[in-house]
Formats: sequence, structure tokens, C-alpha cells
Amino acid sequence: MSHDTGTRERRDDPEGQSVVRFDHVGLRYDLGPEVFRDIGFTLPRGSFHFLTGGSGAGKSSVLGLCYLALRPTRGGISLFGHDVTRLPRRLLPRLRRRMGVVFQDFRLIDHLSAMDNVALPLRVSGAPEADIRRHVPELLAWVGLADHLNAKPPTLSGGQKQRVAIARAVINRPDLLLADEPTGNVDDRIGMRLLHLFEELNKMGTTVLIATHNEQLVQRFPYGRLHLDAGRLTWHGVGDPPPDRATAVPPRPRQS
Ligand SMILES: Nc1ncnc2c1ncn2[C@@H]1O[C@H](COP(=O)(O)OP(=O)(O)OP(=O)(O)O)[C@@H](O)[C@H]1O
Repeated sequence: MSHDTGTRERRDDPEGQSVVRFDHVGLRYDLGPEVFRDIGFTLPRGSFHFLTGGSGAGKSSVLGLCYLALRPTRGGISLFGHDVTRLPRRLLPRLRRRMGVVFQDFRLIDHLSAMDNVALPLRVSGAPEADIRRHVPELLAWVGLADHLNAKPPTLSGGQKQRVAIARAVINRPDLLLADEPTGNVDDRIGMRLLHLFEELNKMGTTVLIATHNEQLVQRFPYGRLHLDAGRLTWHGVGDPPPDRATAVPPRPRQS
């Protein structure tokens, strides 16, 4: 089968098998240099991938494109089968609500307690308050914050804030989880526990993409890997990028 997924097919196949699809995507910020040239990959429904690469390789930018904070300078991106480069802006929030995002800088609401930060996506989606009172403390206890339900973010450590941010991202069982360095501020034991949480979510059907510098984590969990180097996607597979990474990802055929 060819890689051709023209606009018509993407529009007519909103629940197709790819949750994220990049086709020849390029990105530059304002008048700066191109961060990427011609990146293409697909994340199938229910898949689990790490996104790796050195500092400045473009990991957060890929995530920003996925959660629609950024628009590509060229190429096409589809999410849940919708071509988002053509979709009217008013329809984007509906797609965003299907995603859980863990930001590198957490983006918690400082005047709300940990409990209320995590409850936010449930309240937005109209979940009954009784369910919120049951599920949120359970999840916060699972990430080791049972004693901090009422703490406000400014009183929490970096690792504790990170776990609140993760709980908020997963509480709604999103269709797509995007996490930027989700274990960057926690010790190994908690890092493993968080990875197990992502695995559980993945088993229930969530597609997972985790940007990380943590090689140990990537080695311990045998999932797919997208590796960025100098503005190019140089490896898309399981395990380590081969030494001659320049040839690891063949260019995708351009659509006519
Ligand atoms: N808002 C911005 N304006 C201009 N340039 C930016 C902006 N954000 C990122 N960049 C540039 O884009 C490139 C990729 O940055 P990005 O944050 O995506 O990399 P990263 O792989 O996530 O890095 P790190 O691992 O250090 O977080 C870098 O050269 C960075 O300077």
C-alpha cells in the first residue's frame, strides 16, 4: 500500500489507524533557522513511543506540533485522522480535549490545590463530583502524593509538581498522551512507577509519546523510538539508532 493519505482520505477517515501522522513537516520559529526539514512518521493507534535526541534537537517542538500549540511551516499533520493543517481553528479544541499533555514546565495553576489541579479536566468534561472525590485522591496516592492533596503548587518540590502534572494529564484517560521529560525531576524508583502508569494507560488504549533524555528508561522499556538529530528524524524503530543514522529512515515518497 502506498503512503498516500491525501486530504480527502484523511478527512473521510477520522478514526483511522494513525493517531498522529507527520508528512514532510518543516518548522521554523519566526525568522530563525529551520528546526526540522521534512520529518515524517506515523504513530498507530495504541502505540507507545519514546522521542529522543540531544538538547535542542526539537523534541518539545514535535510535541508542540502534536498538541497544536505550533503550526508547521510546511508539510501536513493529521491527528486522529483529521488533517489539522486544514481544519478550521474553531474545531481544534475538540481534538485537544482528547489529549493529555505533560509540559516540561508543568503549567499547574498555582492558586488551586493539587487535588483541584488534577480534577480540572474531569470538571471540564462534566464528571460527577462524587467520582472526582473518589478518583483524584486515588491517583494522587498512586503517584506518591497522598499527603499533599491540599498542597498548592508553589509549596511543592519540582518532582512533586511533575507528578501532579502527570496525574492531571492521565486522569481523563486521554486518547493521546504527550509527555515532555516526565521523569526529569524524580528519582529512579518514582520514574519507573510513572512509566508503569503510562504502560497501564497504554494497555487501556491510549497512544503514548514521551520525550526523554533518560537513556536508562528507553533501554528498560522496549518500545518504539523516534530519534531526532540536527533537524532530521534519524531513527524510527525499536532499540538504539544504528551507528550510520543518516540512512536509518528512508525519505518518504512525496505525494503528487
Ligand atoms: N519559542 C521559540 N522561539 C525560537 N526558537 C525556539 C523556540 N522554541 C524552541 N526554539 C528552538 O528550536 C530548537 C528546538 O528546540 P526544542 O525545545 O524543541 O528542543 P528539545 O529537543 O526539546 O530540547 P531540550 O531537550 O533542551 O528541551 C532549538 O534550537 C531552540 O532554540
